[in-house]
Amino acid sequence: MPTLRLALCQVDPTVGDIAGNAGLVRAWSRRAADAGAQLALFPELMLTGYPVEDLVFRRSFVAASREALHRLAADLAADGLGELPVLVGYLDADGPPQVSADAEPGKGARNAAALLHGGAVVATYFKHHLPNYGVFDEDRYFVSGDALTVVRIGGVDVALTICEDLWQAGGPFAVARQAGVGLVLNINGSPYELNKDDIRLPLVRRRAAEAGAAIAYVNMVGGQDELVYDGDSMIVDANGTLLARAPQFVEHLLVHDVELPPAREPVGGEEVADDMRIVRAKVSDIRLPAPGDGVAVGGIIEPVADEAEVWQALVLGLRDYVDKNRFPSVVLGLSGGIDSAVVAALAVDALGAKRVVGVSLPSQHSSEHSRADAEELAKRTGLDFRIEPIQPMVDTFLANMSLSGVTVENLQARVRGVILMALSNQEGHLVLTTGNKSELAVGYSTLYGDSVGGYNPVKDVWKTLIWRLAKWRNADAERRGETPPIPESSIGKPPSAELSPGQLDSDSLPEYDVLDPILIGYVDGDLGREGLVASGHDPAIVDRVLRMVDTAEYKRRQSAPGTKISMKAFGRDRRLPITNRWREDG
Ligand SMILES: Nc1ncnc2c1ncn2[C@@H]1O[C@H](COP(=O)(O)OP(=O)(O)OC[C@H]2O[C@@H]([n+]3cccc(C(=O)O)c3)[C@H](O)[C@@H]2O)[C@@H](O)[C@H]1O
Ligand SMILES: Nc1ncnc2c1ncn2[C@@H]1O[C@H](COP(=O)(O)OP(=O)(O)OP(=O)(O)O)[C@@H](O)[C@H]1O
Ligand SMILES: NC(=O)CC[C@H](N)C(=O)O
Repeated sequence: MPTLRLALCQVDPTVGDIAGNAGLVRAWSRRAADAGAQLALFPELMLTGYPVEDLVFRRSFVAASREALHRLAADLAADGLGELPVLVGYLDADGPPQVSADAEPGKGARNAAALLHGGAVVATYFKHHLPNYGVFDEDRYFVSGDALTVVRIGGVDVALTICEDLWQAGGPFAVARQAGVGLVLNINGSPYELNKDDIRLPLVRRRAAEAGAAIAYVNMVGGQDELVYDGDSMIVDANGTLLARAPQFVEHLLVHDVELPPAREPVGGEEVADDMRIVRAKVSDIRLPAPGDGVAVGGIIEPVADEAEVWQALVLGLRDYVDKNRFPSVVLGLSGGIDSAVVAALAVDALGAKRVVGVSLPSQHSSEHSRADAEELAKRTGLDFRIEPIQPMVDTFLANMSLSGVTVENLQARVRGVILMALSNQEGHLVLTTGNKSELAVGYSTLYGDSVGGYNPVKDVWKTLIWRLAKWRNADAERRGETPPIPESSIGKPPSAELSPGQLDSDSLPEYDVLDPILIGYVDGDLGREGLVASGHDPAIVDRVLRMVDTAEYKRRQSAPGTKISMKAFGRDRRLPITNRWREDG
């Protein structure tokens, strides 16, 4: 049986940085070759980054991607890597964009993969199944490919596929069986969701059974706006046995030797299969480089606990947002409460304490413990701590305008927002906003006040999960003999906005352990009033909560982006009209 040494390059590309991404392919192909690899795989749309959204409609961008692909093939050969077959995702087009006046049927932009070898592009493949749900809009951008590309590599027939091709039965994997391939390569831009790693392995196993072939699944890693890619690249044999699996949330080179069946069919030519053509690329059998002196370093990484996984996702999402947008540092308000404490701890883990500024912004309603807890957090984490009292500025407003009630509450939050934005303008920090998913759901925040900011690391984190994360992070620090970053009293105290005397969140909202399950059912599960009541929730509370959620759409539409960790994050996953008279309770 032929054996191929595969190198799955789980890397972190940047959207729009075509030259930088091509540089990554060159650097990691070198590492793959040094490890003796005979085939290197890179993620979906590696050259452009993923997703590129409406950049697909820019002809200059498509042209740049295509040019970069050919230059990359030549550069790899010039680097002495011409012998190594390299599979790389790129943006292609065989016609004008579908949205343009001169669009042609069945032609247009393509989510593509190319095999580079000997200084040239030797085979290409166009993604067949286009995801068009959740955060994905690929029917808006791409035309579906109708041919499965098969390439002979080292005596083995290998099929090329892209991400969603794996998520649907039928199509490329069924056709791969008809083509009699020994290995299917699947390159991905598959964003993280809690529990998705539990779905992926069974899914890859099902497709291996469908194709009757081994699968090499490579995913990207890193943050892109609201998405974070977790990697989780893996190799499964034709029987569904997991051979190797990469760690999540870090760049990783997964190298593994895989025994594969020898090819049976003649090279070249086209056949018609059930719902796709089979195109056997017109390259004679790609001769393999001899395995180098490198050692195959594959292994199987065990999944980690949910809290650890989410923490890593949030850290990476934040770090990549800050770094890829070239911010030197971040600033946030420290209230002594749990949300700002968790965001501060995430920021310190993501960027290091020197790049995090925390500001205590006390008013006349701020309790002594809120100031002390903010200071204690700063001491434990080592972040740059400042104090900016807001009362003189609030008093100036009140001396010049006649304001009362909630307006005065909101005024305090807005003065804090103005101060944080002033520090951002003056010193260049990105402002982090701290509203959790429960608050966003019910609109419990002040517009242009505490919701001010450029990025929200906890936007998709329910309040009850915020507490669990805080406890996990502290316990993890203790396990490692380090100082837990979050003061115990920030975790234990009842949540309060401290905008009026003695105010508690529970004055305006149900307790979070009652609120969150209703929100999870309504937002994540799309349950209606009846479904929520049938699952045991108090009808009066359900009515109140649903009304709050429905009338807060305008706030969410203006909210900062933040890392998606759930199957339904606010934003692209959940699109609702702002002007909307539909109410679940009639
Ligand atoms: N459909 C719509 N489309 C566009 N804009 C709309 C709108 N409906 C109202 N508005 C605008 O929004 C304004 C009302 O929103 P906003 O000014 O934010 O104020 P509002 O939502 O009335 O009050 C904020 C609430 O959040 C609480 N809060 C504030 C800060 C922090 C926390 C915390 O614990 O985290 C809680 C605070 O105690 C208060 O209950 C209206 O005056 C109007 O200008
Ligand atoms: N006294 C304060 N000093 C600094 N920042 C504050 C202060 N009060 C509120 N903030 C900022 O506004 C955000 C909203 O705070 P608020 O206390 O109103 O609600 P919260 O949702 O309970 O948040 P937290 O748990 O962080 O207190 C805080 O996370 C913090 O960033
Ligand atoms: N880029 C894609 O095709 C991703 C879609 C796929 N369902 C995933 O989340 O992995």
